[in-house]
Amino acid sequence: MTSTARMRPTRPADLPLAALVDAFSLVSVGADIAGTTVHGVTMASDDVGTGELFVAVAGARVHGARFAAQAVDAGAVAVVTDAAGVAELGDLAQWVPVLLADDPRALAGPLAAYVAGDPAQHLRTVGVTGTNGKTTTTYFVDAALRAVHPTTAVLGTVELRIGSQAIESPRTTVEAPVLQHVLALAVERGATAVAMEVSSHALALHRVAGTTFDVVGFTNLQRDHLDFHGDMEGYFRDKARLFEPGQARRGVVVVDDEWGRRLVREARIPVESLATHVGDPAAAEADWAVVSADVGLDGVGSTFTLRGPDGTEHVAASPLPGLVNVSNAALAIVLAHAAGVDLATAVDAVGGAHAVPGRMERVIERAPGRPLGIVDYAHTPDALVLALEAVRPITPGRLVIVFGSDGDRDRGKRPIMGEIAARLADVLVVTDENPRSEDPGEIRAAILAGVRQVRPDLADVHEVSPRAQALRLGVALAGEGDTVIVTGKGHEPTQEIAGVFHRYNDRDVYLQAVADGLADAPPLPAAGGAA
Ligand SMILES: CC(=O)N[C@H]1[C@@H](OP(=O)(O)OP(=O)(O)OC[C@H]2O[C@@H](n3ccc(=O)[nH]c3=O)[C@H](O)[C@@H]2O)O[C@H](CO)[C@@H](O)[C@@H]1O[C@H](C)C(=O)N[C@@H](C)C(=O)N[C@H](CCC(=O)O)C(=O)O
Ligand SMILES: Nc1ncnc2c1ncn2[C@@H]1O[C@H](COP(=O)(O)OP(=O)(O)OP(=O)(O)O)[C@@H](O)[C@H]1O
Repeated sequence: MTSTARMRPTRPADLPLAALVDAFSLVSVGADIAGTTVHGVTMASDDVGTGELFVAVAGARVHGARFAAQAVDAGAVAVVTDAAGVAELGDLAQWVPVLLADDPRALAGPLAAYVAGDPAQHLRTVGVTGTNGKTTTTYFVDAALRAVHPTTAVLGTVELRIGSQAIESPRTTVEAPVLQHVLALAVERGATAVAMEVSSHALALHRVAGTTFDVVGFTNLQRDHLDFHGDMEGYFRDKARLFEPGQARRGVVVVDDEWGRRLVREARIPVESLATHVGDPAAAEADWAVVSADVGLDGVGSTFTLRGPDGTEHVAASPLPGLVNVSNAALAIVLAHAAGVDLATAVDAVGGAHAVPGRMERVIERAPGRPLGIVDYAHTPDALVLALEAVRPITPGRLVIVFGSDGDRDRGKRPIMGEIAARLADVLVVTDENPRSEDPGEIRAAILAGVRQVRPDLADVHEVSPRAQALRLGVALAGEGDTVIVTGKGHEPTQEIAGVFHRYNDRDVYLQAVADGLADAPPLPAAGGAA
């Protein structure tokens, strides 16, 4: 993974540690703080910049204080930690300033923001949360912000991008100090607006503490991550933290599900509601509503009509296929408008947005003799249904899917994904996703068990490993009018097999297949034994 070190401001702060102690009412329990100045904040001993404050938090695995000496060796000048952390530090406290805090994790963001000069104050900030659609909506919002802001930043699962420069993102929402460094660098590079994904983990773990968003959006809430949040109630409560005073100034909430409707009732900041399912009773009550949609009629995305709070109707478009992207596009338009973009400008910019990496991304355009080739990130049964339903209307011929399922993750979904693919696609190439520590053949066998429920004879079903060969077969099997969709890995730049991250990207494989000539297929393997 590319280091986030490159995302530090080039002109770091220079703040007396004593000023931080005063501002945050910290208690000094280590060496004398006089004369110590702070240039930044970090929570990770392997990501320390010179003169930074190391915030040592109790983690799920280990207490960060265990790595304080390592952080100091790497350039940290002081440590902020809790009582358990102080106990862990031992002799280190004799020669390094140590500041005691009740909840260092909750403090890391505000501390980092303070040291970085509160960069969010200089940016128009939009945050997007929800189970699905965060990445897509964030890119759509960025397209609208770019129409009026010459330089923008977009932060999320795919990348950390400022203007035209990007690095891979280590996670959907980076740790609090990293976020503040990135925002400070964005300001330094002239950015005036940022759109970012805010995961539920980030909200639970205070990664966006210290940032007050101008506008926040909620897409939907579906079953996910219950291992972390406990139950749907806990998951909802963590998502709802984004809609608290101090965390955001105003919000836009999609009210297609009951969780969204509840959020509108319970949010303690001003929110606008948006209904995106045509004909849903929620539309009558909602501030904004999608009142008609022509999905896939233009062979690419959809056109739809968005009714505003004053009753005015606006003809808008989603550049990506499927009803879910009508929802994402509508939310992005309303968010961008709430963030100060003129409505007509937001509508135009979202309709003309470029591809979102790995989200219904069209890598091979349909042409004479050539199929349409799409990469999508769908890796849950629900998302797979939506993805296949979205491409069917833009597929005059056969629908070819290349897919697998992750190792070391929910095993129960494997046969379900197989059954869905067999029901909704015409030709199946079952392959590997990220097998991790599991036997890839066993994962494919579990998927094929689901396929057999629908197609006992395994007609038009192939089992191929490795993944690159599977995708090349999928492309070779498809002709004019057909669509190939490869799902599960989206933008991911690596494939994790037995603890090793191999460079791998679905888009690159498509492009290589085109460069080599589309019909250059590997030999046809029989399902039930990988090639
Ligand atoms: C639940 C969760 O998010 N955990 C993350 C968290 O773990 P933790 O705070 O419990 O940390 P820990 O590993 O016990 O270590 C404690 C402290 O010691 C520090 N440390 C640890 C080791 C060391 O050598 N040096 C060091 O300084 C760590 O930086 C940390 O501050 O901090 C760790 C260090 O940054 C992360 O590796 C770890 O991410 C885990 C692996 C993870 O996968 N998180 C996922 C679930 C996540 O956050 N996903 C959401 C998106 C979900 C979605 O919507 O799909 C995301 O925003 O990406
Ligand atoms: N509004 C939506 N409702 C339901 N499903 C959606 C929606 N938008 C996208 N999806 C599906 O979810 C998948 C992931 O979309 P996207 O990356 O935009 O969401 P995300 O919230 O960022 O998810 P992740 O955190 O897993 O990256 C897409 O491939 C698509 O199939």
